Amino acid sequence: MPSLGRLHLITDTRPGRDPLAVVRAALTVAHADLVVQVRVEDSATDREAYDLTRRVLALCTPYGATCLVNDRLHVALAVGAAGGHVGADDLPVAAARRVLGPTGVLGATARAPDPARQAVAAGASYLGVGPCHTTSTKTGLPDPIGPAGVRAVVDAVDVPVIAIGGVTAARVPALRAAGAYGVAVVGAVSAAADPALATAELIEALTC
Ligand SMILES: Cc1ncc(COP(=O)(O)OP(=O)(O)O)c(N)n1
Ligand SMILES: Cc1nc(C(=O)O)sc1CCOP(=O)(O)O
Ligand SMILES: [Mg+2]
Repeated sequence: MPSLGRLHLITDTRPGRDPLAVVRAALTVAHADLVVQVRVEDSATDREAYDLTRRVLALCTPYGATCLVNDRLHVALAVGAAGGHVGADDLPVAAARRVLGPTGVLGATARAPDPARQAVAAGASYLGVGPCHTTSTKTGLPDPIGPAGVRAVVDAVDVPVIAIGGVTAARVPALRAAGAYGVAVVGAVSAAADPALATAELIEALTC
């Protein structure tokens, strides 16, 4: 299996956004370093999720970038995406692993060391860890854990840790110093005036 990309771009499908334009722009800069996680609103239909994922996968494939699907693993399988990401309201990690099979990329959300260890034991290939900083993209999250919270999880597991929540290029160095393998972003790229430039700044921060 190819190594996991370090920049995870999570689609923003809220009204007025153009997720495919943002993915296109990010791919021109990040190429195979990019993982695109297709995340749709809970109110979206499976057909909408399927159609968007097909389009995202078609964009990713020529670049060798990875396409994952948030929550809806049946959509990932139906489209032929590399895998998916699950959290506390989704299939349990062990069940998700059974759905994806032994080779699928499976991300799991973990906010502390013990759940992180359990997720890895159940079959997670990487962990999404946060929220690292405050974010307005998702409501109902616990307080930010900061780089120290990321470090606690990194020290507990042996899979890549992807830091999420309020991540900007300026915040990447501290997260990397805490042991994060990569970062996941919505707003830092999708809300940027120039998504390609924002992607370049994140990649530079992740690879320098
Ligand atoms: C890389 C990454 N980390 C965490 C999450 C959050 O997943 P989850 O807790 O299931 O919340 P939703 O995204 O489903 O609202 C993620 N998607 N990606
Ligand atoms: C979808 C999501 N999950 C999070 C978690 O901590 O589990 S934070 C988050 C939103 C991340 O968006 P932004 O990069 O705009 O802050
Ligand atoms: Mg989820």
